[in-house]
Amino acid sequence: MNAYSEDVVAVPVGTTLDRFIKRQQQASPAATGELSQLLRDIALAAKIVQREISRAGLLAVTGSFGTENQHGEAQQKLDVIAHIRFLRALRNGGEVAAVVSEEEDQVIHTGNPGSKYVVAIDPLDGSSNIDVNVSIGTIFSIYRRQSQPGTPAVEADFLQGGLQQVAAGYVLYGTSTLLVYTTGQGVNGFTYNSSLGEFFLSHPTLTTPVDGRIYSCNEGNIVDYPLAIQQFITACQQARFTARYIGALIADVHRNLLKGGIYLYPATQAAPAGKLRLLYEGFPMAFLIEQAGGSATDGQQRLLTKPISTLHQRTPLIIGSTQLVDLVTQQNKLLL
Ligand SMILES: O=P(O)(O)OC[C@H]1O[C@](O)(COP(=O)(O)O)[C@@H](O)[C@@H]1O
Ligand SMILES: [Mg+2]
Ligand SMILES: [Mg+2]
Repeated sequence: MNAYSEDVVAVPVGTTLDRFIKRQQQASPAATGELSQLLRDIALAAKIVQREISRAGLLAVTGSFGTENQHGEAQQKLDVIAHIRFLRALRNGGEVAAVVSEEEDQVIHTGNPGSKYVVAIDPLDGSSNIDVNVSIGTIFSIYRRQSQPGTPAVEADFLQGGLQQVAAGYVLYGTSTLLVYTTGQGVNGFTYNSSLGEFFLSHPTLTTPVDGRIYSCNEGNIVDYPLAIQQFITACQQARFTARYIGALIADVHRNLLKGGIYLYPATQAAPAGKLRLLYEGFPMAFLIEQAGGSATDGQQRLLTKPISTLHQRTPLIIGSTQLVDLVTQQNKLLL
């Protein structure tokens, strides 16, 4: 799961993302530069999408695109714009053979069959927040393909399992734009300075508290939640925990990662298999939180070991500080 060598690179705050990537690559004799370039391509797409988002209200790119994705969700214009922008950057960058996106049903071949990486992506996470100017994000997950470079990538390249991710991350378009990622050697965050057009290291070696007093879930669904989850939320309320729910997985997990807490999206009657998608929401966020010292389960098992058989497979998700995630997962298993 570790793309670069074991040596963790100590880099001062304020270092540009480009220099950080270069240092990580130099510290890894096996590195060939392809993953480094791929990470740069993702950062480029994030800058372009950040610009689109920052002027969304002016350019009338808010609202529905008038189409539905394979999940039966109305695609927002910015869902589609972000999808196109990331696809274009990954295609033009030349380091990615194929992409799976929340916004398209099938594997998307990029015309770079010689490349050794494939990328799964949630181009815009928190779509219901777009029109109301609340935080949204992008989630990405990178695999080294199993199929032979030079031949078309296949679905199996995306279904290797969460432990086979070589890198994962998110871009949070919030009060500032933040790129947070891991290559299996801890988690680092970079803040975008749009006037300089650069990401700068602002959150080195992010770690999350083992415990916390924040819970995040859509309490409007609570009657549908498994009994153990209902009991856990009641216990949080009785213990005067703080309830925080932004309605964007990235933003809720990011806040809880920094402050300590737990995000829960269990199975519900409306979504008996869970709402979130394992490949481009569950697995990448689980990889990140574990690299930051936290935990993620589906309510029963460690999420990164959960078998995946389809590209858009859904999953319940419980993620955050280890003591909270372990507690509710143990209770849930007991009551199942
Ligand atoms: O509106 P609900 O049911 O609370 O769901 C909110 C959750 O769904 C999501 O919006 C799903 O992601 P998308 O916006 O990428 O479809 C999560 O970001 C968020 O945590
Ligand atoms: Mg999402
Ligand atoms: Mg999305």
